[in-house]
Amino acid sequence: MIYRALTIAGSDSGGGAGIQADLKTFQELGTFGMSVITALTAQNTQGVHGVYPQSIEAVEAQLEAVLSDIGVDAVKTGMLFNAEIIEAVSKCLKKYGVERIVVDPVMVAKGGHALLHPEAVEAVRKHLIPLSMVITPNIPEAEVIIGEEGISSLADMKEAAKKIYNLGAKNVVLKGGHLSEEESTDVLYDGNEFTYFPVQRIQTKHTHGTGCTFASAIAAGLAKGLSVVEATKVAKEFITCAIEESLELGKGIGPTNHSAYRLRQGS
Ligand SMILES: Nc1ncnc2c1ncn2[C@@H]1O[C@H](COP(=O)(O)OP(=O)(O)OP(=O)(O)O)[C@@H](O)[C@H]1O
Ligand SMILES: Cc1ncc(CO)c(N)n1
Repeated sequence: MIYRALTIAGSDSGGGAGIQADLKTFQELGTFGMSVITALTAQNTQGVHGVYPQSIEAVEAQLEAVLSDIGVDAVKTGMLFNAEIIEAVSKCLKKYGVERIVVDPVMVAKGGHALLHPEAVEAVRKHLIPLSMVITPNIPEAEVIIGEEGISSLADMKEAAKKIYNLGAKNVVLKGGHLSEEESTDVLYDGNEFTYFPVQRIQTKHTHGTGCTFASAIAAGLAKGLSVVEATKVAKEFITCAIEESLELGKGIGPTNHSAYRLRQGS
């Protein structure tokens, strides 16, 4: 059985986040990875040094090429950069009836560089969220989406997850990596109940691309036919292993280790 997974995201020349992180994750989790590149970034462990968005024509042509021929079992979206790209991507995913869509609503890189135009947030709400089977905001992204600041506890996270669910996402995984607590709990809300994914915070500065890696691991699970809860559980194990064995590369925030999960499974 071949499981087809597609990432629609930005390229990270440093290899730790974006398209590169997604393809490595897809491969490690036994899926066939494909990509639609929305923007090039000149990026390393020290930050984003340039962003070069692709034309709408280039984005649409890549999508059409993949979807009209190979098809997909699941899609992950990452950096989409502007409202026009968001609209083109949403339109095409709708046209081909793709349902297993994981939306990582990437907005700002860890170094503070904008990866989404602020005026495109409305397009995320209007076009992308209603299409998503799972959306994986971190806390700052959740605050922008709901237009409220101050998410600072598990109770606040649960409230925010409900509000994002009400915007049309079928499942919300609100990531706790940005809370300053000992434990980093992610909260999954499916409209009925909450599932908690607590993990002891790992002391490392090398967390470049954690969000991309986690979301693409969920997409890989969905491509293989796992439920959202099962896919999130595996993705959590995958990202935890990757952070525990993160790589001291470059002078800044190094990438996580995408091979760690598979090597620990002994396969
Ligand atoms: N230090 C840590 N120890 C353990 N788990 C972590 C740590 N940092 C992040 N995580 C986990 O990694 C996953 C990604 O979360 P995070 O909040 O870092 O994403 P993000 O901010 O969107 O990442 P990115 O900056 O790559 O977009 C989540 O499951 C989160 O709980
Ligand atoms: C291309 C790209 N996508 C997403 C992120 C968020 O980590 C990043 N740093 N770079």
